[in-house]
Amino acid sequence: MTVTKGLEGVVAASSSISSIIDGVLTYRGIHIDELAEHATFEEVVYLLWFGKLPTYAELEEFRQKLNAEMKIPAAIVDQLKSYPKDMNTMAALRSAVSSLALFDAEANDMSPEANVRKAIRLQAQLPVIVAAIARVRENQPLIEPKSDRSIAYNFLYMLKGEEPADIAVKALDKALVLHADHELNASTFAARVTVATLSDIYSGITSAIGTLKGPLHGGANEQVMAMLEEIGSIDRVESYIENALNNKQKIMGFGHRVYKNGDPRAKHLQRMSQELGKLTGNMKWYDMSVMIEKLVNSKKGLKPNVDFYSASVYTALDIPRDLFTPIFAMSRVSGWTAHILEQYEDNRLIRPRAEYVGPRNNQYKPIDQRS
Ligand SMILES: CC(=O)SCCNC(=O)CCNC(=O)[C@H](O)C(C)(C)COP(=O)(O)OP(=O)(O)OC[C@H]1O[C@@H](n2cnc3c(N)ncnc32)[C@H](O)[C@@H]1OP(=O)(O)O
Ligand SMILES: O=C([O-])CC(=O)C(=O)O
Repeated sequence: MTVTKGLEGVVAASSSISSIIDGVLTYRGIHIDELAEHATFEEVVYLLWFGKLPTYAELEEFRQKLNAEMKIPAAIVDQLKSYPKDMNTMAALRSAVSSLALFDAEANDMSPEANVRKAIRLQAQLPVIVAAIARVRENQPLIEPKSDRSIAYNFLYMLKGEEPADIAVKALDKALVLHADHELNASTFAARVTVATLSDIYSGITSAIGTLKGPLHGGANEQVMAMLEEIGSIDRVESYIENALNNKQKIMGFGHRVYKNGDPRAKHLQRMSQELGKLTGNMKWYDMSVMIEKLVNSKKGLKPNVDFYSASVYTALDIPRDLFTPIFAMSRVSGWTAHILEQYEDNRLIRPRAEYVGPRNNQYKPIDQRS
């Protein structure tokens, strides 16, 4: 038996949803740069689920279906209110999404039609839950989403309780497009493993949220901001990074299992971070990030991944740090559900082997003879 630690390079599924070929990312064969520049998040969700970009009429119908499913069960709101005020936001999201299954009469209906309806519900309700988490912990009333607005608009509106600026909606929408899917990343793989037992879609998404939470995956965006805050000012960047690298610490937001020449999503987030910095009159986080990028690249040859500049983008949008990973989840739920639907279409249990390296021929000793 040969063990490939971390399954590096192992091809574990066939998929037609997104590809990373020679460092180029596509969703359904469409270059990420084109989607980042021209597509809305709702168009991308449609593309991921149905394999084509929607016409005007299809998009309108799709938006209506999403908007009709935005209401979350009152019991979920009560549940969120019962959580500690200093709740870990990803733990809260994971628990609330798991509970959604209990209030969905179709939760265990495994027909393809019911699974698409559940995917719509999950996509519509995750942003509502994330905004609700942010408000209940501050004892603020929940804000109803508007039925004629986009997911990006509604999220910012529900979070702040006021009309978001167009530029903020556009920036968040682009960030959602960039985070929507990414081949067989850890959380998507977790979702596929879960549903490959023919468990339900809510179980798959619950596994995925738990997997995204870790700082080696989606949780890195919060850690990037924690690092920027810890460094505090541009004059402290060089010594901090040198010290961290000398101590073999990982710099959050750098490196990638698949991209060795840079993550193609990072440049879009960098541009956005710069634009929003200029607009808000606070270039500090952007300037510090650029300096960190130069240092980490010259000293370690590592490039920023999607999590690095998203930290300063969300901060410029005045979003609290511990909502960064939940925002990643409310975008990636589109990719997770696309992969779950694809897994169900041609399912086989996912069950690899482990090389046993423990003791052999050990004997059972009765408890009174053990030392
Ligand atoms: C959305 C996403 O999930 S994107 C990834 C988000 N995660 C992060 O940003 C966390 C920081 N980055 C990392 O920990 C890694 O680069 C990962 C987890 C993304 C990829 O991990 P792997 O493919 O297993 O690479 P691995 O951790 O083995 O790194 C290879 C080498 O590069 C080094 N390295 C990798 N990333 C970093 C980093 N961010 N900072 C410093 N050194 C790093 C490792 O220490 C290792 O060095 P060594 O060979 O001298 O021991
Ligand atoms: O693909 C990965 O390993 C991690 C990543 O960038 C993502 O999930 O967007």
